[in-house]
Amino acid sequence: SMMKKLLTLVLITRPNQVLLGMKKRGFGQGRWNGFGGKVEKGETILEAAKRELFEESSLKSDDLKEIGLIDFEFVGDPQILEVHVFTTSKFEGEPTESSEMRPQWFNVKDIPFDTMWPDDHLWFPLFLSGTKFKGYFLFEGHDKILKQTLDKVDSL
Ligand SMILES: NNC(=O)c1cnc2ccc(F)cc2c1N
Repeated sequence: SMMKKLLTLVLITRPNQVLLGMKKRGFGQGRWNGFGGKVEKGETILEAAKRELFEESSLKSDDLKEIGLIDFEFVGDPQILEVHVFTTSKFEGEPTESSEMRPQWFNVKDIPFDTMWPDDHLWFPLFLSGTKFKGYFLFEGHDKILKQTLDKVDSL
């Protein structure tokens, strides 16, 4: 029986660059990630994205735009992760290391895909080209994608 868990993922940009965070512990440790996490009871998905962005990077934005929706399934786990992907180039603050994340700016031509989740190199080009997308990735463990779909969409 499929259970869905709502998560957020925020990608901050500035001209020719994307801000990523090196996850220092827990889920996804050792990989460059966007900023985000769980949606708590009583908050909207957008509020959760803003909150996690601030908690993990110290950045604030009132301009987050949803650009993608990705379902992640893991073999043997009934919990599907429904990840709402947001981006903005309008933010305040300085990226600051937290207990969870070490932020770093990357040139869009040098995204460290080798130390990121294996699906990122598939949908980052869509995110960077400004197209909205819907994706589904079936993982076996955290490194192998068994099945995937990825479509550009007009609306999420
Ligand atoms: N920047 N990409 C992410 O943060 C990311 C990408 N793919 C994932 C696949 C499964 C999962 F559980 C989490 C992620 C994830 N955080």
